[in-house]
Amino acid sequence: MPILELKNVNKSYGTGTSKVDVLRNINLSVEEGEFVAIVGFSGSGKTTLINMINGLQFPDKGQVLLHGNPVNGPGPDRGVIFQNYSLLPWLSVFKNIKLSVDEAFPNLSKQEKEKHINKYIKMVNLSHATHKYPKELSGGMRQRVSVARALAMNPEILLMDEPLSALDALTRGTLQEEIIKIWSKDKKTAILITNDVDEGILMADRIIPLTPGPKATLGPEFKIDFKRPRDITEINKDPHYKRLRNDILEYLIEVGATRKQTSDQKYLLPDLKPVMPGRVFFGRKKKNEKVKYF
Ligand SMILES: Nc1ncnc2c1ncn2[C@@H]1O[C@H](COP(=O)(O)OP(=O)(O)OP(=O)(O)O)[C@@H](O)[C@H]1O
Repeated sequence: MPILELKNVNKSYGTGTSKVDVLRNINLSVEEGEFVAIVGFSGSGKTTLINMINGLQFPDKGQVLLHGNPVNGPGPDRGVIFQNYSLLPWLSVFKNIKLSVDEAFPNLSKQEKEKHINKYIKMVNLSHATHKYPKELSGGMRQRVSVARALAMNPEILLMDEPLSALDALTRGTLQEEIIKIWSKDKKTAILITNDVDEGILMADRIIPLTPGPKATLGPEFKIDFKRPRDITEINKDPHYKRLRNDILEYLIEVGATRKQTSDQKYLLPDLKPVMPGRVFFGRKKKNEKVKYF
């Protein structure tokens, strides 16, 4: 049985004339230990999707099932790494992580908890910053705390909502490697929401595109079968990578262009070209904003 299933999930916001159908007919089945990346355009409903898996929001129609049972709220079986760190500013690194550990392991002794928390702080190379406050940390360090906090709960499923998108390319690369290392060691099930095709190719077993909204839905999956551990430099040289990357980009460009023609809404999609080597950012271009290439 899959660990996670979404069956014909629909989700809208608002009512009457202001109703927006965000997600339509979402079907997804994830096996235990799989790493799935969902790649989509800005505003297409990626966070809404992850919130429904986490149990913070509920579908209007359809079902989200964990081990075959409907999700009816958040739980320590699902650890989330958000885009914006979401650390409590008045608590130290240690205490931010402790809050989640207290919830996940209420029966551990004080010493056991301390050992457990310090293990995860060490895992993300932050031992020197254990007693620092979020304002004393760089963006990359804060996101590391977020990663440690989610992992310290030892969740069955790791949910990542664009966890690295606010980071510079170097920190992003390092954290990608760290997440992968930890994932392959613990063999957790992982779902990564990203707007970066290359990030998906580096990290996931499957990439599933989310079409632009409204009524966004999941497109055909792309299997990523490069052997692990993956080396980005090696992968970059592989002709299979170039083909795969182009296929995914072409699909996204095509659905983006089709949606632009058929939607009443103005979709300012970036001009995407399958350029190599390099990284392409999928987002909605704001006025005067340059599309980011990594
Ligand atoms: N609580 C809400 N009420 C009304 N509309 C909402 C609400 N939350 C999200 N939306 C709208 O639903 C759509 C999808 O939002 P969501 O945040 O899920 O997209 P996203 O793909 O995660 O966006 P981004 O890439 O910008 O993070 C957007 O048009 C957004 O404005």
